[in-house]
Amino acid sequence: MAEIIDGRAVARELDQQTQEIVQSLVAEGHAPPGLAVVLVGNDPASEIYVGHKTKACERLGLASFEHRLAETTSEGALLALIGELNDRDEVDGILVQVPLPDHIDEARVLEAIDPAKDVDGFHPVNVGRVSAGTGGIRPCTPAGVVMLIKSVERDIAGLDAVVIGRSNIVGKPVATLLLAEGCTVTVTHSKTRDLAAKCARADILVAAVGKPELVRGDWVKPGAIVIDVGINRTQGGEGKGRLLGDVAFDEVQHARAVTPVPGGVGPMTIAMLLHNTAQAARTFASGGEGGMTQDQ
Ligand SMILES: NC(=O)C1=CN([C@@H]2O[C@H](COP(=O)(O)OP(=O)(O)OC[C@H]3O[C@@H](n4cnc5c(N)ncnc54)[C@H](OP(=O)(O)O)[C@@H]3O)[C@@H](O)[C@H]2O)C=CC1
Ligand SMILES: Nc1nc(=O)c2c([nH]1)NC[C@@H]1CN(c3ccc(C(=O)N[C@@H](CCC(=O)O)C(=O)O)cc3)C=[N+]21
Repeated sequence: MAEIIDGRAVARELDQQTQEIVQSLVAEGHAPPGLAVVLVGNDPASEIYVGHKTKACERLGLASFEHRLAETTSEGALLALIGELNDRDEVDGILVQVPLPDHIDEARVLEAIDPAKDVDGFHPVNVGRVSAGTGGIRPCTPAGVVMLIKSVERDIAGLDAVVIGRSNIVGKPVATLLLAEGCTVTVTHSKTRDLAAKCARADILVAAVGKPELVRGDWVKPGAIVIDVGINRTQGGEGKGRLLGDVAFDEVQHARAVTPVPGGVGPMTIAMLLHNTAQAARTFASGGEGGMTQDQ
């Protein structure tokens, strides 16, 4: 039987480190770290993430600021809000929920965020620094994926990793971080030929696609570590819906370890977001330009 990687438990360990940073800042007389979340429109999935983030901030002693804007908000108004948040000292981290409505240029919005407050790690300055290995704020989901893998196997240098998905928010940065760990990385996507065969060679398989149970049992090498990033809401019997990952969980019991959905990568994303925010606050408090270094 595959080990089920408990994302909630690993997230709690990270929360403890975050709480220590928060407590030491407050003990030194600083304001608690502040996270501003901007949500444009009312995408129900995004509402859930925002709810989780707000609760986690309360639990760990961070201040949270929510900005819910109408679907029809103009790009100019959103850029003006970001400008204000960049200038506000009590805001250490800014997260603009994506996807944004079609009339707003996402790249322009993400580039408007002060890189020192970009706790999502989506700003080109952070993408570039993380890629170059010169610091930078690491994106939450990819950093969470790597932490989960390392909770099973501390040293992953030399292992063959296959990533399914090449988005800017998950697939590509997961590949970057695994390369930095010394893995030999293959990035696959919708144009990839013989996907199943490529996956079957992986020691580490990360699925970030958004297709329920795309990855079948025979795509997974016995003894592999499987990380399922996918969050797919299906219509359940009572209309409530059920969450399915990108991996057919029941078919991969010959893996060494696998993450469940829910309870795998999702909780890590939230824990990393708060950790990045606390780190950014610590860097601001010590007179730096913001969370440009990572200690893990
Ligand atoms: N747990 C968490 O914290 C998070 C979970 N998610 C979830 O992860 C999933 C991926 O998110 P995201 O990266 O934003 O999604 P995107 O839709 O931006 O990217 C999906 C990627 O999958 C590829 N793809 C699509 N169909 C196939 C296929 N049949 N075979 C191989 N590759 C395919 C696409 O290829 P191409 O580029 O060629 O189109 C693309 O690169 C979603 O389910 C999302 O909800 C996302 C963020 C955080
Ligand atoms: N700027 C930006 N940054 C993001 O990081 C970002 C985003 N936009 N847009 C949407 C995606 C998706 N995402 C998730 C975060 C947590 C869970 C999560 O906590 N999931 C729980 C379950 C949630 C539930 O029960 O509904 C779990 O998997 O256990 C899921 C998905 C962050 N994203």
